[in-house]
Amino acid sequence: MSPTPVHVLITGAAGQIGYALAPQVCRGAMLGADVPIVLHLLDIPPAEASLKGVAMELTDAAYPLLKGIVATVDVDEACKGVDIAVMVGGFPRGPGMERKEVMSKNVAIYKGQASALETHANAGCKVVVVANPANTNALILSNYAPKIPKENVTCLTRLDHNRALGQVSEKTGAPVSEVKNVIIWGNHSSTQYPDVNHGEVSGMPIRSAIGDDAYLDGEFVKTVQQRGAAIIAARKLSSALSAASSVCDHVRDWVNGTAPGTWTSMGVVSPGGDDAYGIEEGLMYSFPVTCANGRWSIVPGLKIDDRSRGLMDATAAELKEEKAMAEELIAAM
Ligand SMILES: NC(=O)c1ccc[n+]([C@@H]2O[C@H](COP(=O)([O-])OP(=O)(O)OC[C@H]3O[C@@H](n4cnc5c(N)ncnc54)[C@H](O)[C@@H]3O)[C@@H](O)[C@H]2O)c1
Ligand SMILES: O=C(O)C[C@H](O)C(=O)O
Repeated sequence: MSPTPVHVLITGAAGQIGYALAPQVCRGAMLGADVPIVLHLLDIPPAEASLKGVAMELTDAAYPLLKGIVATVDVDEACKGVDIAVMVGGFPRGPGMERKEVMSKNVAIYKGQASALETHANAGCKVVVVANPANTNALILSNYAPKIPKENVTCLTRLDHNRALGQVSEKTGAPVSEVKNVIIWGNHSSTQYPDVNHGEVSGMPIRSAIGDDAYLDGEFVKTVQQRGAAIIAARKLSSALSAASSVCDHVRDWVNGTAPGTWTSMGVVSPGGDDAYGIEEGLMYSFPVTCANGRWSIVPGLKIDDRSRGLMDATAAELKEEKAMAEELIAAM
């Protein structure tokens, strides 16, 4: 077991995702079964009692990997010495709402928490923003924490990526472990583009294995795009266990590296130019990435057909709109 505990922050820790995520982190699902953890749990004063309850349960679970808990409503205390920051704190949308409708509440949170992270987190802290609108919240955090390297601020599109894997598995009957290299391009929203053109199932191209382009270009895309809303309609609550599991996948691959010949999808700040498939520099956009030595790299040289180009640009356009909306909200604060 490595001697030095990794300090993992979960904001919104008294909420649904926090409650699903904390045990997975303490069991090693994020960083490995031999990596000790100190959990930093942050919520707001109205949830303080509930947060204390979560901390009590984590103690009661007697996790061997859990070496300490910092449960607090003080954002500065929560961020002190943090190595991995999972930003879940924020307000979920309800049935019939678009994710960007919670923007006004969540944008203010991310502006505020950016400076606490920048001031108190460890150098090299890796950040993944979960709270919606995830891409735009991450961009705001990055903009207001200029000392945190831009490549260290990401947003969660791994849940969408995993949803796409799951749909291909269901459609083909192949185990999900035999499905790989799907792509989520763009915004974690209904404009996201789930792309199977470079993916494989049991070693075969997905398009050949399924042999139904109308399904892959229609129902498959819609199902992945709308899955969040479908879960809210079914649960009357937004996704939690699948989001928590995907957060662990996102961070594990980022820290420990993606498997050879496999990529994942992460929302990252576009470097612009051809290496970013022409996506405007500075947009927080989901790309196919491989990870090694704690760094992500956008998968180069994928052939993009006209249909894909149109869908990639449409989700980029939404991200530009959200960015402008967020800037207006912040200017008015
Ligand atoms: N990106 C994704 O794939 C994905 C998936 C699922 C949910 N989400 C989003 O994650 C967020 C959390 O979802 P949830 O189901 O856990 O919601 P929830 O309402 O159950 O929990 C949110 C928690 O955040 C806390 N909070 C609010 N403001 C805060 C602040 N300033 N600092 C710290 N904590 C704060 C609340 O008190 C609450 O405990 C929502 O925005 C939801 O839309 C994103
Ligand atoms: O859809 C939501 O609002 C929650 C989350 O973004 C999801 O995709 O499940």
